[in-house]
Amino acid sequence: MTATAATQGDLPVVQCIARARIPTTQGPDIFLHLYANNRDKKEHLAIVFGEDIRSRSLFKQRPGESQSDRMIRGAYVGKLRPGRTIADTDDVLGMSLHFDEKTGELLYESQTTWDKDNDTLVRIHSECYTGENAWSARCDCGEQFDRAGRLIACEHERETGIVGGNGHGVIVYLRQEGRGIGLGEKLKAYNLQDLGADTVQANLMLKHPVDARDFSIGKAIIMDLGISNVRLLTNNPDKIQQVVYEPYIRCVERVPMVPIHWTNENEGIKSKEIEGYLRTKIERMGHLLQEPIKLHSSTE
Ligand SMILES: Nc1nc2c(ncn2[C@@H]2O[C@H](COP(=O)(O)OP(=O)(O)OP(=O)(O)O)[C@@H](O)[C@H]2O)c(=O)[nH]1
Ligand SMILES: [Zn+2]
Repeated sequence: MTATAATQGDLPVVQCIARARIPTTQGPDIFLHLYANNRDKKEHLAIVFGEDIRSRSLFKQRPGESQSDRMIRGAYVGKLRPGRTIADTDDVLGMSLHFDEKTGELLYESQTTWDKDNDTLVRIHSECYTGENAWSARCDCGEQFDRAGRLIACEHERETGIVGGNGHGVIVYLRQEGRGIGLGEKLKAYNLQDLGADTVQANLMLKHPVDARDFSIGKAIIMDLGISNVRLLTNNPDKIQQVVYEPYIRCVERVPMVPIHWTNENEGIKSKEIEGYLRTKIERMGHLLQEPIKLHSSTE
């Protein structure tokens, strides 16, 4: 696995294996990047808004490869269209990429590549099968995932005035289900919560740490994408701490993710479980969410 510019000291080595354009139901195209790394066997992802945010490990020239190989793995500039034969030049859009002759690394040019010093809206999101695919009202992960996409795509969010990414940004999607304990153990944690434990106690009762996640792969992915000034979408102070990696990654702004139901009574997730979950994250995990936290609804 080739080292990337991101491998500084203790960071894992990440390699973008493939990138593909995904036309979305929400409007913008996104570019889905699949990563391998030298720490775990998981397929971590980056959901990239903006064709010009370029993975250095994907675009780096590889010995003996053809232009067609590059297009097939997604290392192309501009748009793919039938009959195109050269990955590094899109002659319809008049765009070309250039590379360091010795190392084959992509050379930064403002016409074709996102500037690493641009403040970039980023969410480091941990996989939550239940919240993202099973309509769960136990957590706000699914809502946060959707909202992060909307915020990155828009200029600013009307309801809150939050400045969006205006079509540029990244959701780093880490396969760290259950705050790193996996889906099976998280389901057991849910049963313990139905028996009265909170989300912190349940992990501890299952002999897991409160939070078993490690964001270093996320850091390496952010650096591989040539981003250094991050506007981080999170309420989690620990995540901010783990993402900052001076001088390579700076958190220039923490962008809050206030539950939608707190700002709009008729929208978002409303349940006794999520109130307990959010309260525990605030009171026991230090999450930066202000009031209002509603007390447990009267019906216990
Ligand atoms: N063990 C455990 N994990 C949970 C529970 N509810 C949600 N999760 C996991 O918690 C993680 C939530 O991750 P994120 O939403 O990315 O991050 P966060 O730490 O909540 O902080 P934010 O960035 O503010 O959202 C996911 O891995 C979920 O699967 C729970 O009750 N127990
Ligand atoms: Zn969740």
